Amino acid sequence: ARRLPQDPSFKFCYSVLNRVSRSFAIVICNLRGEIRDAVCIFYLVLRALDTVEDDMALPDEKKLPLLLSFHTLCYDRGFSMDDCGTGDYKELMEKYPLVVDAFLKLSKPYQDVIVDITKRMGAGMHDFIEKDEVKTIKDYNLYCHYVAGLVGVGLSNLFAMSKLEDPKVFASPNLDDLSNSMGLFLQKTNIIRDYLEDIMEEPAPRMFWPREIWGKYAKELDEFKLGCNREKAVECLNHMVCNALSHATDALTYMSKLREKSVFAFCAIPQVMAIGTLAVCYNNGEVFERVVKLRKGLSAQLMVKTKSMEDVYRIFLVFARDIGSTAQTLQMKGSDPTVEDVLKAVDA
Ligand SMILES: CC(C)(C)CN1C(=O)[C@@H](CC(=O)N[C@@H](CC(=O)O)C(=O)O)O[C@H](c2cccc3ccccc23)c2cc(Cl)ccc21
Repeated sequence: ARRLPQDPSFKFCYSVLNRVSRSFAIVICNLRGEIRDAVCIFYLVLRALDTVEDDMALPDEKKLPLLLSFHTLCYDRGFSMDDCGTGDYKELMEKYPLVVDAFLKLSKPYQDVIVDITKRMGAGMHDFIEKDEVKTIKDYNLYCHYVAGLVGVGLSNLFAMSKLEDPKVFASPNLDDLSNSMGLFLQKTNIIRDYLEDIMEEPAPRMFWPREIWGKYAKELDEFKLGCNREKAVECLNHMVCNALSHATDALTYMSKLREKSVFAFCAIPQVMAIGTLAVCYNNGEVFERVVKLRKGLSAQLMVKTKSMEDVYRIFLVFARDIGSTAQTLQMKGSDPTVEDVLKAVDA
């Protein structure tokens, strides 16, 4: 069945989308044609999977098989969960049959991409549920690949299928690393920004800061909550920011290949928000006291000012220079941020 403008299933999907991510919903709704519906459903299926992964009340004997089979539920009109997630996410899980109905109205190629990425992501989440911490930077990159890098791979395929972007470029496996970096840049920024929110999580916090990095600055990751460890905490924070910045050049390369305005805005706006967030977090001890966010006015400005690749280069340069100059003064003071990573990002 094709989608009608007043279709109740899509009306529900867009209403949940607008509630769970106000600013990002705007850029999704700006996408042209069928890709708008495909990305809206893709976003909701991923949020539902994320809700299952995050639900600490769900016992492992239920959660593990559900992560592995979640992709098959895109076709299951009877699937719904009345005890999973909170707020808008609880309604998303309860009324999942409406998401399934909308999903089944998408063209088959779009359905196949959404199911494939959901399957691979669910399998990756399953592997990481068993690990109780992220030890190496390799594991850190692998976890972020599963929960965010794969989203980039899926989006590139949707862009190619919609013909809004050149299939020779966006359906090519050569692009996978760049697509992956787009996701890692966003996810690592979220992981850095959300340190306090995550470590205060009840009953058991799930932390993604890799021991290979924080182990150089503390014996236990929760030591950074204590004011007396603030100096070490901030040195670790700066190290984490530089690690995230190492994906900036790939992200810029990916964005420079986009041609369609609405697709470009959809991709570029979260990226400029992320570089801005990294700049606000860099050398900022408040990350260990509250969730540090870009001021509302600045986010709004970034959204309207991100129209072209020149805008993105300029914005990345401003924020990378900001980080670089702070790093320079710290360098004078003998701390050890990996300045060359930052300056490499500036040279992009
Ligand atoms: C984990 C994540 C980074 C993939 C989440 N993710 C994003 O962060 C959203 C942005 C978002 O949700 N922002 C929130 C703010 C916030 O969460 O901090 C908002 O309310 O504005 O963008 C990404 C996203 C957008 C465009 C291109 C991408 C390429 C690779 C990977 C992800 C890409 C996203 C696209 C899709 Cl289809 C699904 C999820 C996401």
